Amino acid sequence: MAPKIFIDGEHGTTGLQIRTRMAGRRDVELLSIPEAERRNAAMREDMLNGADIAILCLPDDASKEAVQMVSANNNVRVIDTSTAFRVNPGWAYGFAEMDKQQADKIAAARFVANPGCYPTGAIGLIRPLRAAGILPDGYPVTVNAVSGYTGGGKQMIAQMENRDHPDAITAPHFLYGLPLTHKHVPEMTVHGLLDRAPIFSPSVGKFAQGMIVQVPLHLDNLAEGTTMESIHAALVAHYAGQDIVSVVPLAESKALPRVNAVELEGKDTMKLFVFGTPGASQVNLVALLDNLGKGASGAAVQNMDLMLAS
Ligand SMILES: NC(=O)C1=CN([C@@H]2O[C@H](COP(=O)(O)OP(=O)(O)OC[C@H]3O[C@@H](n4cnc5c(N)ncnc54)[C@H](OP(=O)(O)O)[C@@H]3O)[C@@H](O)[C@H]2O)C=CC1
Ligand SMILES: CC(=O)N[C@@H](CCC(=O)OP(=O)(O)O)C(=O)O
Repeated sequence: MAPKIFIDGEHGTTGLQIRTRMAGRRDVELLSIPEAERRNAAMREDMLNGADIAILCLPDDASKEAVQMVSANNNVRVIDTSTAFRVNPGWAYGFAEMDKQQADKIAAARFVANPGCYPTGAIGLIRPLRAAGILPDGYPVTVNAVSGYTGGGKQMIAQMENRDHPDAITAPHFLYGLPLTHKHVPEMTVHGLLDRAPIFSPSVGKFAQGMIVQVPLHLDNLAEGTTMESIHAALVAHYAGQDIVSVVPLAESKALPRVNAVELEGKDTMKLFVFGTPGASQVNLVALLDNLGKGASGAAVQNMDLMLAS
């Protein structure tokens, strides 16, 4: 019998994209609730408890409620796409490429926390440098990023696309998270293996899907002898043996006049770049992804497949 999958929040932005990715699959059976009943707690509880894997695409509070609904039922495994459990040690962090052992941890887990979109880029750049001893304790990391507006879910999509919306946003690009307390900072700190919280400055552009995450670094504050080339080599070594996260060759990066935030729209992969001038004292590390691809729905389906294969 095919394993049963229930996407709680299937009519939202992340849920719909997971459904699109699962369309036509015969190896799983999708349980579904009519859109009008999406907030019917009794129906959701039944569906959640009838699933082999429940994928939660809900706000944090609703995710916590859903986990309560299945907590006594060991037959149900959970992938949560919200922020609620990402730094909870009882949950496997769903970034399969972040370490060589992580895919196995996800495969064996009952509870998997899907990473946030910005942290996928930031951790993807930072963690290998911490693991390799290149980024020292106490380094003041900054993370600057731009996301497509679908990152803000149904509400922001309406604000960006509907000029008559009472809170319509007309800016083509805006900064937010201005108090520097964005909910992704703890996740970046913990899974980036940082001993000091990064300064995180997110922004949104007038495009639906895509993301650039930048981590600029001063080489003279890194481990002695660190160069642009040694940082690139550390990233290449860290991501060897898989094809989801790729490290762009230095010669290719050098030839680029610009980075296009929507280049990976619709894809579930991530590209990492090391920019700078050989011999100079600064580098800019850049991650490029689709906020709804490797940043959300693509990663959720990848994690589901790892769990189904175990
Ligand atoms: N969009 C993105 O790029 C990313 C999103 N995420 C996370 O994924 C989760 C879903 O986000 P997203 O898809 O963007 O959000 P949306 O607002 O687009 O969708 C959320 C869905 O959940 C439903 N919902 C809300 N509250 C409840 C409830 N109490 N019970 C049942 N259903 C409920 C909503 O219904 P209704 O229409 O009635 O509000 C809606 O269908 C969030 O935790 C978000 O932080 C993670 C990574 C990236
Ligand atoms: C553009 C935008 O608003 N983005 C969201 C993050 C999207 C994401 O990664 O989702 P999680 O909330 O599940 O972490 C934000 O900044 O809150």
